[in-house]
Amino acid sequence: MPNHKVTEVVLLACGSFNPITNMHLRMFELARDHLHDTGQYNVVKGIISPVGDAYKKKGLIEASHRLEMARLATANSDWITVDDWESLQPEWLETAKVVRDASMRIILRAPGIKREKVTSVRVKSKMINGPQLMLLCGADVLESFAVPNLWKQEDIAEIVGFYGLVCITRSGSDPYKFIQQSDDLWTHHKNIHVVHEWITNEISATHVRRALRRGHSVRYLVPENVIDYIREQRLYSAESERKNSDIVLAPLQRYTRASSSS
Ligand SMILES: Nc1ncnc2c1ncn2[C@@H]1O[C@H](COP(=O)(O)OP(=O)(O)OP(=O)(O)O)[C@@H](O)[C@H]1O
Ligand SMILES: O=C(O)c1ccc[n+]([C@@H]2O[C@H](COP(=O)([O-])O)[C@@H](O)[C@H]2O)c1
Repeated sequence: MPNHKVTEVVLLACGSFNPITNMHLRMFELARDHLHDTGQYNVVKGIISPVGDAYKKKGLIEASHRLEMARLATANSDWITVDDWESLQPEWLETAKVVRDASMRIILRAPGIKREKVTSVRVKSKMINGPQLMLLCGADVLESFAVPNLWKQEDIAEIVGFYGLVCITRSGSDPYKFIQQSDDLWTHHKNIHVVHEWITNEISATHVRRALRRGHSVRYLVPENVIDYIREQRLYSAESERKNSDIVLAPLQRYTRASSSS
């Protein structure tokens, strides 16, 4: 009989999901299997949190459509859900804030928790035995931690040090080396779970949008009901791809521009 404690985990994936692809869904399955195989974790839920409209990324279509596609894609899943909180915010939010908010809501739902006593996630999580939230991402997001002025160092420390990260390899990335070479990440390396995807799959939303613009098939790259929705709503054209393309700013300004300028 194993005598160690099994921690319940909720996986949270943040991103554009423009549109959601089969690989976004695979990420969750890969991460869950990996954590279960350690014998230390039981993944109880997966959450997809699409960014809001204030995220000035080229070709980003309205959050309402991206949310609906994510909902359609997860309709048959018994554990992956979609959270609209981030996408409904008028301003772009740092991922650490999204993680904090989601974690707080998980804590508040735990049995026996009195709302008025919850002052901070950190304090509360020490008092309850509820699930632990971990951020789920691809290796490109992990590697973006090193882009100057993009992520706040204290946010990285909070996400990796306090919550935990599950990172799926992507071809061309080497998360093990990246963690090894970063003193900040190495400090928390026990909280970073790298999942090696052996069936390399370079589906990306960018490739899907390009195929759609050219009238090519995206069947088996994107769930069927999402393809139907894209067709019905006439999403992803040359015009939608031009959205935000005039914004040539330093990375961090890209995210803060909507709130800081006219
Ligand atoms: N093929 C993939 N392998 C591993 N992780 C992936 C893959 N595709 C997307 N992800 C991860 O999914 C999350 C959401 O990413 P995002 O919506 O930006 O997708 P994307 O396909 O990389 O988009 P785009 O091509 O528009 O940049 C990120 O953590 C990203 O690293
Ligand atoms: O919190 C930050 O500082 C931060 C900096 C850059 C990107 N992010 C988040 O990372 C996610 C992936 O971004 P992208 O541009 O690869 O689609 C998206 O959810 C962003 O909000 C977050």
